[in-house]
Amino acid sequence: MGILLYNSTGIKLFNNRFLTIFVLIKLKPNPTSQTLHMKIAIGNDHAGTDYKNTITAYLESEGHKVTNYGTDSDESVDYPDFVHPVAAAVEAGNVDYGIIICGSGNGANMTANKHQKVRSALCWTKEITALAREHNDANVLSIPARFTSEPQALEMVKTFLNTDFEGGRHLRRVEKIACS
Ligand SMILES: O=C(CO)[C@H](O)[C@H](O)COP(=O)(O)O
Repeated sequence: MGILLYNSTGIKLFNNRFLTIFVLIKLKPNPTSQTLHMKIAIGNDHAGTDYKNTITAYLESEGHKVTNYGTDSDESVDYPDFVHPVAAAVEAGNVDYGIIICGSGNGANMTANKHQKVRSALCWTKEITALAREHNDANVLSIPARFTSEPQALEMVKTFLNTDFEGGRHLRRVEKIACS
């Protein structure tokens, strides 16, 4: 079966089955570009405000939807107030992933991991970040703003969002993490 193409004056241009195949391929939705647009919750204390802004600008430029639960100021705040909402959004399934930022990454990480369905990973290199996804199926990335550079933090975010869980033996272990 072929396809007829006409220009604006109605002159027949093509009647070609190869063109049909080409047009159908072009019209087929690209599943990769659809799944790449993720919903991400982000939260930070005063130590992470600049990093949050940089990371959010990057994520939005990539087409992701970012919900900001962090402070937007450098004035001293308490990180649990800004991390629990991120973890709750992940736990409720309202977002695909969470990103949390404080000075060392530890307080934010401890807070997020109080939520049953959250597996938050404190990461400081892209290799550890990749393992957090591949082996631990982490759904929250905790970034230590005072111990990583902004380029390193961005590299970790990219790695986190683009690395898949390997499953297999790691799934069995991840399923044993929950204690209730
Ligand atoms: O890393 C953090 C928690 O794990 C905090 O960002 C850090 O404790 C804040 O410290 P300060 O009040 O001295 O700015």
